Amino acid sequence: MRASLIQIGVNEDESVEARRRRVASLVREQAGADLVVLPELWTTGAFAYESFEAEAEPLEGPTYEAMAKAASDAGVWLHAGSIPELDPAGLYNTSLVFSPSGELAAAYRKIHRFGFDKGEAVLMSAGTEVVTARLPSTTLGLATCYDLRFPELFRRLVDADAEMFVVPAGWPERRRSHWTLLAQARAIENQSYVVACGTAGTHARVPQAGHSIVVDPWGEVLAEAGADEEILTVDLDPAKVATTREQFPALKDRVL
Ligand SMILES: O=C(O)CCC(=O)C(=O)O
Repeated sequence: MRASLIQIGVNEDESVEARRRRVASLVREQAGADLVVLPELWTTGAFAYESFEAEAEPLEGPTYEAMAKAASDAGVWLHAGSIPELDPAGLYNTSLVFSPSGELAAAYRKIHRFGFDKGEAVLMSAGTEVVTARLPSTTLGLATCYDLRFPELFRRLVDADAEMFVVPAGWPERRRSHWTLLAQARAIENQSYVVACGTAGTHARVPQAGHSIVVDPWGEVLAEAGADEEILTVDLDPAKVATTREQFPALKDRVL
């Protein structure tokens, strides 16, 4: 299984519409991959709080349309990162997964909102559903950025048969060591792949970590990007989850 992580930068000089077109074309260029992954809130930038409401869109809005088409043009499973989703119930940080025919396979509303008493934590509503997406060769478990700090979500995803966590993010450079360490921890403790795609550059004056990372179920880092825009391509063997869980059956020793 070949995965391509598109680590783009959110440059405020580029309009949302132009970025959408650029990202769609990058997705199309990944034809031949099995899974393509984008970062969190790449239309606005995860820290561009003042843009969330202005750029919010209904679930089936312009980003959905463009990404559904890009997935089917490329013939890939596409985790399209997340959008600021405007719903009558509130504003959500919602990840979208499309099948190679451009059908929506899953939508996940970020459960843990970042910012403590400001930013996303006050502007957005919290999701409540644990979401997986079944692919022919594996089951994806969906989590977004700050969720990476909450191991109980990943256990719930494993209980729902997830074998590969896909984590779009806009993680800041300041806490980059947490990003790589937590990605490895989530992989090791759940004997699962972690495919985590971050953002490059700086937006809203917050330098981004980049360093998108793919970790195997043994905790080995298979590939890691640098800080700049980059497409990180890696070959994964989904069967490695079952062999790791059989050969070192720690998950079977769970008590709680
Ligand atoms: O947990 C962190 O350090 C970063 C989280 C974050 O930036 C986010 O969830 O948008």
